[in-house]
Amino acid sequence: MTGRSVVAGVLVRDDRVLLGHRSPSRRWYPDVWDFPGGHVEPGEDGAAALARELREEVGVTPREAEPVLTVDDGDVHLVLYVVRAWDGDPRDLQPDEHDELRWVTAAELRGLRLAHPSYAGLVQRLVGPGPARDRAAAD
Ligand SMILES: Nc1nc2c([nH]c(=O)n2[C@H]2C[C@H](O)[C@@H](COP(=O)(O)OP(=O)(O)OP(=O)(O)O)O2)c(=O)[nH]1
Repeated sequence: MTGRSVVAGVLVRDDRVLLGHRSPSRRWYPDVWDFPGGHVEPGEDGAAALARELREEVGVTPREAEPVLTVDDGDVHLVLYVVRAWDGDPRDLQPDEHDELRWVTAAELRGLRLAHPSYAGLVQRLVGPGPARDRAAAD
């Protein structure tokens, strides 16, 4: 692991995930959609950093979080956690960082500019229509 250590949370509600649009003025990755999160601080483990970032950015405390994807591009070492249960109502507490929060389906996400292309496959896996549902729809 070489890059800056970052964690982010994929909040899942029904068939949607919570995305944030990074403000155009951001130093890194401006003007793309990503998941709430940020840098791991010295002395923190991933779970503690995730809980702090979600509290600071969207006002929720995760009740359970499970690592689902790692992205390492040499600059950033990012671990994404799926969060299916939390306390608090997600809201944008740092509008200078994310100028919009949006609950999106896997289909809606395809039209958005994402921080990483691998997010599309992840969201499809988490909330997209699976083979079983496709079959049921065809019956
Ligand atoms: N929050 C977040 N950051 C991501 C994602 N994907 C990705 O490559 N990053 C990168 C962008 C940044 O280079 C880095 C940390 O993001 P950040 O700017 O939100 O960090 P932060 O909240 O600690 O804020 P800062 O004060 O350090 O700017 O990780 C993602 O899905 N969510």
